[in-house]
Amino acid sequence: MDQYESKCQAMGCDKRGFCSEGCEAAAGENDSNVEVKAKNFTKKVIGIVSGKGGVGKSLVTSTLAVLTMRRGYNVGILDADITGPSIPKMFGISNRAVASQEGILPEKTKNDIKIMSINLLLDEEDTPVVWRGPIVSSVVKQFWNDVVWGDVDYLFIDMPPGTSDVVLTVFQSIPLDGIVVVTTPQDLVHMIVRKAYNMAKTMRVPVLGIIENMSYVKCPHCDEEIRVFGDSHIDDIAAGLGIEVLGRMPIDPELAKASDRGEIEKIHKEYLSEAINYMEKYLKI
Ligand SMILES: Nc1ncnc2c1ncn2[C@@H]1O[C@H](COP(=O)(O)OP(=O)(O)OP(=O)(O)O)[C@@H](O)[C@H]1O
Repeated sequence: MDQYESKCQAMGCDKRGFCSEGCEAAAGENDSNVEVKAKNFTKKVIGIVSGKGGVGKSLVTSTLAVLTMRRGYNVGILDADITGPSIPKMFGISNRAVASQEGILPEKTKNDIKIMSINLLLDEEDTPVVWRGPIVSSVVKQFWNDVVWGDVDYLFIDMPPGTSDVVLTVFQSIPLDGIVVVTTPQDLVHMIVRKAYNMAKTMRVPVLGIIENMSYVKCPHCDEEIRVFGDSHIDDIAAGLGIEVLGRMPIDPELAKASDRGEIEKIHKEYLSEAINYMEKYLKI
């Protein structure tokens, strides 16, 4: 039993520190005491952010992770979206994470992508997480500090949506090498991307670029690209901010089905391969 678990247990809690009550003090103490494992081996850390919810940030995170893994890298995903975790489901993982002497062990997907998410620690995956910001933030810190990530070339962080204080704390808690902003082609995109961009700038984290999700739907009969959400302004926005457009993903029912079935690793589409090319070039490991 590690130091953290024993503190929790001493407080009559069996949640290994991932609880909403009682162990907050232990969580705070824990930050400074436990040996930091992750940083020793994790080479590049990339945050996937979105200025607002529901734009497909988790699907983009999973797709980037799968494509990167296929290029032969060791890959991990830290699901920092504590109140809406969807990464384990996309990979069909329902095991509970376990603790070892060294720390919490991440779960592995069929292709060895390492995953840590609050859903791997809850008794039931549909238990809602109704914790306040500071507790959510301390859990994210633990996912970085106390998880035995081992040797990871690229760690993708599925950030909480929006630009709230929780997102700020994640920026502060994890040494990000860069962020990718995910958007959809809608009217408010300019403002939303700018907010995410400004947040990263304030925190001195490089913005690697923008990915536009749900850019279009391909007509199954004639291959025409239909712009369901209107015209894209992503090129102008990126040019205005001096950042790259890293890729565009269409609305693809096969992607939705695969993510619902936990089979995202089976998808062999290369929508975001340009984003990986850029990442490899910009963030050499
Ligand atoms: N390009 C796409 N094609 C088809 N389905 C998609 C696409 N992008 C996202 N979806 C579907 O939309 C739903 C929401 O996606 P996802 O969970 O990735 O959004 P999110 O931005 O992470 O949400 P939140 O902000 O609430 O965390 C999922 O069911 C996902 O499969």
